[in-house]
Amino acid sequence: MKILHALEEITDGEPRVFVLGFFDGCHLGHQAVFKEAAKLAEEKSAGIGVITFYPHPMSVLAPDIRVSLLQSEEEKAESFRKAGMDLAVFIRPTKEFLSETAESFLKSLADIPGIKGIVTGDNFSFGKGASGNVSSMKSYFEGSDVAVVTAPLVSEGGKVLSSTTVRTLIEAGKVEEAAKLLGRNYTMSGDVVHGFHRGNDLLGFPTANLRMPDARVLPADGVYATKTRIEGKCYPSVTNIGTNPTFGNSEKTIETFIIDFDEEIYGKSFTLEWVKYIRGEVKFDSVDALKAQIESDIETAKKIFF
Ligand SMILES: Cc1cc2nc3c(=O)[nH]c(=O)nc-3n(C[C@H](O)[C@H](O)[C@H](O)COP(=O)(O)O)c2cc1C
Ligand SMILES: Nc1ncnc2c1ncn2[C@@H]1O[C@H](COP(=O)(O)OP(=O)(O)OP(=O)(O)O)[C@@H](O)[C@H]1O
Repeated sequence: MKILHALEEITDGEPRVFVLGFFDGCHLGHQAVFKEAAKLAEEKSAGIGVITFYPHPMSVLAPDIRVSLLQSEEEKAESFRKAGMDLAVFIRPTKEFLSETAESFLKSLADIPGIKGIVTGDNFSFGKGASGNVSSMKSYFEGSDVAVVTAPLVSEGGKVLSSTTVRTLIEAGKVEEAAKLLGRNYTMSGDVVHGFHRGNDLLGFPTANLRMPDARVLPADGVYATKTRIEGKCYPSVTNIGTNPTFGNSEKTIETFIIDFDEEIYGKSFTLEWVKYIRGEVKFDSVDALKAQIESDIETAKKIFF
């Protein structure tokens, strides 16, 4: 899949239909848009491309607001690749770009060499003040050979599924419910970094500390059954996210005990899948009490996996 950063960089003239949106998380609603695009692409004998942004436009419009996301740019690109796309345009939003009128954005789309269609969800809006919508887009392209198709909105429990809903569930520790809406477990990737070395030396449970990812949605503090993917293999594991109140750390960490695993992995990169919340983080009176609880957490995780 080719990656570009501005609409003007699309010059190959390949016939393509484009999906439009931010697509944070590539949840089931977004996947419905991808499926609709695959159908239209087949009818038009065209490829599929995506026009999206990175970073989130809100971080440009209101730099003081911290925007936490469900996927890094690389993870999102991987989801697009899996959906069969051959081009992803990650526009780098600027204040000027975001203040463009809806009409001017439509003109930029019409000017893309080879464009055969546009697919969005029914609730897609665009342009300054989000003044453009699906019906203004349909009117603009009427009579041209660019088809505008919308995917019906996917709902869950009577509510339209959105990235915002998934973020809220994860922040509340409800990673299982989030997984149902994402169609996969919530994941995070990064390197194994050094912690305080208490895990192995003091507790007898070595933990792989994940480098704290930048601008990502974090599950609520607590202990979770997780899966750890490292060098092509997947292991059951148990993860603590929080400040280790027993030791009074000042910074939040994400540390994982991988079950039945004994390898040196400092500096290696791994992917964590958040499967199920087990319990909240507790301040224990003694190291022995914490050790006993970690043993019990491992047994709970084993019951979930085996
Ligand atoms: C499964 C699991 C559960 C944990 N639960 C708690 C907890 O409830 N309270 C706490 O203070 N620390 C908890 N910890 C974190 C330990 O305090 C931590 O592993 C230890 O301080 C080692 O940290 P280090 O990797 O920085 O050396 C837990 C760790 C694991 C692996
Ligand atoms: N539930 C859904 N069903 C079908 N299409 C959707 C759904 N949610 C979003 N889309 C479409 O997917 C594209 C990306 O939308 P967007 O990134 O705004 O998603 P969102 O989940 O609504 O995010 P947020 O919660 O941040 O507003 C748009 O074309 C949008 O219309």
